Amino acid sequence: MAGLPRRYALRNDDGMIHLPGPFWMIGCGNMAGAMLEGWLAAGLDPDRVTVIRPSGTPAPGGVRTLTALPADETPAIAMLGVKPQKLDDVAPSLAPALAPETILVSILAGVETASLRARFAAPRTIVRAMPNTPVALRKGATGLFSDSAHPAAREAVGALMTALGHAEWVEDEDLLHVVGALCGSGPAFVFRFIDAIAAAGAALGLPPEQAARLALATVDGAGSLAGSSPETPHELAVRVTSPGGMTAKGLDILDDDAALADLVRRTLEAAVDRSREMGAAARR
Ligand SMILES: NC(=O)C1=CN([C@@H]2O[C@H](COP(=O)(O)OP(=O)(O)OC[C@H]3O[C@@H](n4cnc5c(N)ncnc54)[C@H](O)[C@@H]3O)[C@@H](O)[C@H]2O)C=CC1
Ligand SMILES: O=C(O)[C@@H]1CCC=N1
Repeated sequence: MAGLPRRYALRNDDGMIHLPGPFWMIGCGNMAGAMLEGWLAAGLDPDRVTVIRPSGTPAPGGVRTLTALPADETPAIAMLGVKPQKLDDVAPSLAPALAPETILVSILAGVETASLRARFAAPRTIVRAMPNTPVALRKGATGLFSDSAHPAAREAVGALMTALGHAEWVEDEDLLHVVGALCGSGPAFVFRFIDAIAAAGAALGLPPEQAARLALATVDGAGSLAGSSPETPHELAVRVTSPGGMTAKGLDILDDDAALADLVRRTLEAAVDRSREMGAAARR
């Protein structure tokens, strides 16, 4: 991180994440809450963080939690973690509290940089992040986009997100709709698959609770193997599939007429369509 402006410097060489200044989290529900959990586990200094949420329910780790924006400081980083539909509830009071050097990070699905810039005039750097809930375990997958980030700001936000797992930038903002469907919504699709193989196991005779345990352990193990192996998922599937054995017969069903591939493509398409709709709603 040598050479970064002090304002953005984010060192973690001592195992701690040092924020460049106050970090405001506006909204801290399922997604932002998972991010906070991951950051605290990664060694984020809780004293630098303020959670602002209407309920005032205390955030974990002793993080200061307020029901209104702090009046006595300017954030170095402000993260929008509310629902896209709530953007106009928070923008009027938040916009005047941000400085040109504040990095505004938005995790709002679908809501474009132009829509954010129309509401938040001051920040030079706006970064859109599309994370997923496994960030709580620092095993997230996050897509990032910015049309404006100074390289140092880009590096600082990248480091913050990398502390939560895998993070990478996309160069075309439109692709964040796809990243939202694949990474953001993706865990829900995988959780459905876990339920589906558990239900199938139960339908074929296993006690339901045992089927659920075995399904969970299978997906956990397969995901870890795929994540740590140099081989592709396709190659790993070949290793499972004995010629003339039982797996091949099962794959014949999944692969018939590209049944699974088609189902998953239509699933992501539907999510992308909704992301575009939410983006369009925020443009108005
Ligand atoms: N849940 C997920 O897996 C993912 C969610 N996202 C995005 O994250 C954002 C939040 O989604 P969730 O966490 O699922 O929703 P959520 O409903 O769990 O959290 C939203 C939070 O915003 C708070 N809030 C509402 N009005 C507020 C206000 N005026 N000021 C401050 N806080 C306010 C609510 O109290 C709530 O805790 C959305 O924009 C969504 O598109 C992005 C990727 C994945
Ligand atoms: O369902 C949603 O709209 C949010 C964004 C991606 C995951 N959850």
